[in-house]
Amino acid sequence: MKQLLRMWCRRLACVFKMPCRQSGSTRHQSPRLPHDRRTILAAAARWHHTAPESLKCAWQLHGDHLELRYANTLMRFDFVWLRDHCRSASCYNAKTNQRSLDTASVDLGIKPKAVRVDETTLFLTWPDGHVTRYGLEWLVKNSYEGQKQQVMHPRILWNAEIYRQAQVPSVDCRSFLETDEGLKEFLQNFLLYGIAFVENVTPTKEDTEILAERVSLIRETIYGRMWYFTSDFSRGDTAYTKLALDRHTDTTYFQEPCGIQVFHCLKHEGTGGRTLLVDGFYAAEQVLRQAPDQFELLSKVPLKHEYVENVGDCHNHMIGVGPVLNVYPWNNELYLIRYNNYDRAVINTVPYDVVHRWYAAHRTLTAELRRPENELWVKLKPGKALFIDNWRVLHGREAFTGYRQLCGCYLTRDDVLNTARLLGLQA
Ligand SMILES: C[N+](C)(C)CCCC[C@H](N)C(=O)O
Ligand SMILES: O=C(O)CCC(=O)C(=O)O
Ligand SMILES: [Fe+2]
Repeated sequence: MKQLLRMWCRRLACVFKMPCRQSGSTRHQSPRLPHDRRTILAAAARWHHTAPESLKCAWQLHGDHLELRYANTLMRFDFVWLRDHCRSASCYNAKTNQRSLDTASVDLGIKPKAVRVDETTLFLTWPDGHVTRYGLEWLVKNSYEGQKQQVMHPRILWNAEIYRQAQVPSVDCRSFLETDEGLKEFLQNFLLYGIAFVENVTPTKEDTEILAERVSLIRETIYGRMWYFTSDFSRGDTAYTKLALDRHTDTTYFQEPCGIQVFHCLKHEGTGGRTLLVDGFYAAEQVLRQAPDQFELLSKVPLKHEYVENVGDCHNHMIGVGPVLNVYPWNNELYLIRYNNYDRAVINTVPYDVVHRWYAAHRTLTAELRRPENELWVKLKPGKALFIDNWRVLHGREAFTGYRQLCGCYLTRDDVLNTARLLGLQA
């Protein structure tokens, strides 16, 4: 055994000295490891630099990972990860952008036999002789540490004043339908603010459908594909009345709430009926600032929302489960708010003491959502279609009188983001 170790040490020492220069001054202690591995790595755990004069890149091999410093980012890569993401022709099909490597065939104890870094590229040689190369820029972009520093979805959080000051223009229907620039401008506004308007739309259901299809696939639901609605109580929901509706997001009772809601008011002869819009992420951000523990609770406690309908021929029972605030765990970035006090179901997913703290947190969020300065009121008119990010922006409406007809649809979020990415936007 001892002899084997000595041999290993010699091999490692030689492998690691060869291509890269060592820096004597930046020696780091190797992490705690089982006895034999520690001995082996005593020789390996040193910083190596691409060139003595340019210290742009340095790397160090540890017992179970590779540490790499490049472009001011300190990254740590698991060896299996490094083998799994190999972009060589036999591991990755560049035509389809799909992995060909069978990850299950990678030894979970795998370690590179040799490591080398030049100005632009990391080279790893595996025990079977296979060579993996990674561009250093690619690693920065794709490492956990690199991701952590970025946001997935750049946004501008707003209250009424911020939104008005921004003077976000509505896009003309023609340019939206006929030019990529028009569509791109619309989508950019939509991604940044979570709402966007199209003007000069012919006020029919068919024309609204054409708009929707320019951006995405329409998500057919229990309400149909394209829907019309008036205050005729044709469905068992308050939306189909003349009553006011407090701010909420829709379809919280779906396991995946609809991504986008399109509204186009085709007719209103009467008073009231203005639409209320509130940036849920702006409000949540205020909660995070004031009471981070409440923000966390809202992002951890799972809740049910439910839609039970028995009106006429419509019989539905939908249940969706998830927290009010949904965040990406690696950077705490919000991506979905599920907020509908009408459709919130019985809370039976948490014990009483957590429930009480949850109510307090919900109250803090509600107070933020209800601040008058956060409310954007608009009157929807025939010809002006509104797209709402239903994962972010809450909507509501004022009570109204007279005949009012709205048409619209839900869109699948993936397909909206797909369109945006194809136009070169970060989505
Ligand atoms: C939009 N449209 C009228 C079709 C449906 C309304 C659904 C209303 C429901 N309470 C929810 O918030 O999901
Ligand atoms: O009538 C409105 O303006 C909106 C009603 C509503 O919340 C909905 O249909 O989702
Ligand atoms: Fe709604």
